[in-house]
Amino acid sequence: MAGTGVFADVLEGDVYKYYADGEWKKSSSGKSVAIINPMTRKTQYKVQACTQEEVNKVMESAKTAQKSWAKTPLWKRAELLHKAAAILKEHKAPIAECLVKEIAKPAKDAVTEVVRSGDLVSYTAEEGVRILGEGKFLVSDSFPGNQRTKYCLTSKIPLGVILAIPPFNYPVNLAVSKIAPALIAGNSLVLKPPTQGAVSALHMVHCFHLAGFPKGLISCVTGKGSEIGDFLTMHPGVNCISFTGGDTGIAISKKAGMIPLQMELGGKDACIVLEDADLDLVAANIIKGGFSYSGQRCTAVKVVLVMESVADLLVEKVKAKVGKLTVGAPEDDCDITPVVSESSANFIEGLVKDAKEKGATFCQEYKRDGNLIWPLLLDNVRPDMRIAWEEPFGPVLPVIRINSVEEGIHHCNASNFGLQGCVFTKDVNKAILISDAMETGTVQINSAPARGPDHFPFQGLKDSGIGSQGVTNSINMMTKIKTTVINLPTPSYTMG
Ligand SMILES: NC(=O)C1=CN([C@@H]2O[C@H](COP(=O)(O)OP(=O)(O)OC[C@H]3O[C@@H](n4cnc5c(N)ncnc54)[C@H](OP(=O)(O)O)[C@@H]3O)[C@@H](O)[C@H]2O)C=CC1
Ligand SMILES: O=C(O)[C@H](O)COP(=O)(O)O
Repeated sequence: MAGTGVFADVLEGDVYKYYADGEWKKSSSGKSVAIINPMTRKTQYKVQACTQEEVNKVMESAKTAQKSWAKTPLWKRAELLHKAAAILKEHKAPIAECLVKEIAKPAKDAVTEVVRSGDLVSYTAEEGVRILGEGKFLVSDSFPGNQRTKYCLTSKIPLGVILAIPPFNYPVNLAVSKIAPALIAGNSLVLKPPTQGAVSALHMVHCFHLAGFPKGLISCVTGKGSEIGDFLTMHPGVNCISFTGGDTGIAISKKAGMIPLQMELGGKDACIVLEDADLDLVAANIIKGGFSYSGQRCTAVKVVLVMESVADLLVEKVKAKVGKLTVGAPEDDCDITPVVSESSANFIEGLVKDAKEKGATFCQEYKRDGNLIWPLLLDNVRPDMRIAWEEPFGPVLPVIRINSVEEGIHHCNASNFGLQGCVFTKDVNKAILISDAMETGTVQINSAPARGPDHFPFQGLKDSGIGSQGVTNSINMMTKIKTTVINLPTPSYTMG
């Protein structure tokens, strides 16, 4: 159970503690932040509201700890990460319980998130050993006008202190996808978890604590992003920010100093369906892509662009499947569970009302109870409707009928987002041309958008982000290049 057994140190009274200097601490603010259970809409947990002074101390410790961590052999760093991964997987049940209560993630998906996170940590340890163990050797006579008098040795070195800020929808997985690459590369890490999801993240951090990482190397400060966010992201002690979330990321990128930024932001992933597509496959992927975790995935299918000639048939198939989705409590492992907050539900309702006023066809009746919104397919959506462009981050999916592939590509590219997209056709040549024309970081052919497997590169164009994630890319991003040049008094050529 959360906050008990090996996790007992994390909780005191009814408030979870924050993690600094290898210890669980109460904030001197004496204030806490409530985490609301999306299902009951009552306070489920409380976390510390950390102060600016506490952030300053954490940054100091992170800087000191990083210096000796960078001198820890790579294989030893990997060993500790493997240990943390095993502990995380061993304690999947209490962590999954927190995910269910804090963010209403369906029970089975919650367990999957923790297991996937353990696997990500292990994979990162292995990948880090491989790619950080290698460097480059260059000789000067490959550049015009030079003799072989210079040997250049290149290796990857840590950046220093990494600030990690994940969003509510994967508070464990999107935290470890930043923590593990940072640590294997010799950095220290300060985590600011999302408020909804903070207790799951604190339990995850405790698994790293149990693995025995040095004091101060990992810290976790809690509090509302709106209150401590700016102080953290503009802190002079931070050498890199890895952020996943919404428009907040755009604001951070304008305020942050001259440091590397990894930003994974929103998306409006389009699903383009051609006349020759296997419509059963498309319908299954639209359900999985559009409605899993109630549409609260950056990679959710957020607009279907289907050729008019097959639209009736596709809408019928999807509608039949939507009717079979179960709606209710995450504890019962329902397909559709309450969205994360009342304000999120209100926002989704605003999009639905706008579509209604402008004449979209409702394939189901719109139904809401608190934060729970029943799955809704909107047909005949037109570009003047907000739902055609904005991401609901909820179980509402618009269908726009198109008369040409170009029209579909045009709609996709007119979006300010460019995260992922997908195209369904049996003609692989056409699929490649469409993929090349779509201005998105990834295009999936004959499957719904998805970030996983977690070692694949994951990136957004335009307002969807800066840089690329995925295990290898994140390790590389959290390092810089250092070169040492050996200058010889006379040219030297290897004779073999
Ligand atoms: N591309 C991707 O990989 C993903 C993108 N997203 C996008 O994220 C959005 C939903 O997630 P959500 O969690 O609501 O996103 P937010 O951008 O609201 O929050 C993300 C994180 O930022 C923190 N935060 C809030 N304000 C600040 C600030 N001023 N400075 C620093 N940090 C701050 C939040 O903390 P707190 O909770 O305390 O406010 C949270 O930890 C959607 O737009 C979605 O598309 C989501 C997942 C993945
Ligand atoms: O944050 C998100 O929504 C994810 O990055 C999506 O991950 P998934 O596609 O593997 O669910």
